Amino acid sequence: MSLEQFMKLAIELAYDNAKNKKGKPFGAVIVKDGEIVAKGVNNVLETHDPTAHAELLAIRQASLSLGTSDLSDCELFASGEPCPMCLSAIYWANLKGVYYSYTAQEEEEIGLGTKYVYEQIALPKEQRDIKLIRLDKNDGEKNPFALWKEMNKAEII
Ligand SMILES: Nc1nc2[nH]cnc2c(=O)[nH]1
Repeated sequence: MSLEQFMKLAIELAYDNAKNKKGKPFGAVIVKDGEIVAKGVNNVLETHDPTAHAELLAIRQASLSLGTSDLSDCELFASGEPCPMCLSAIYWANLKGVYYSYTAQEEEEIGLGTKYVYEQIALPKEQRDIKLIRLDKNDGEKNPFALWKEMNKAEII
């Protein structure tokens, strides 16, 4: 299949998803060596899970079926430009390429934009609408970072 065909499939998934009232109009396909390894659709309405975005669910499915969190040999076809959460997941998964069709501007025009979140992230943390408040560590004998360091001594430089 060509790039255009993979994208056409992602858009069809988005269309059917909205039509069947399963979720918002977003679809995603992950491809490895020219083969589809995962598909995802926005499932927020059905599951009430605010993180159930098409790209995120496709990444989860691909990681599970390939048995690795490293998707550096995979490409993602997303019907719409990824939101900051999915973009982070794309980086965590190390995807080698991302294609999208509907732009952030077009998403914004139908009330599905994520410009606000992108703007919030770019602000210094003190200026964001949702405050990140640091509390003192109360870890007693259970310091998870010290444990991790100890467990991975050989690998940490
Ligand atoms: N790209 C994308 N944008 C969204 N905005 C809200 N939900 C989604 C989604 O599943 N994918």
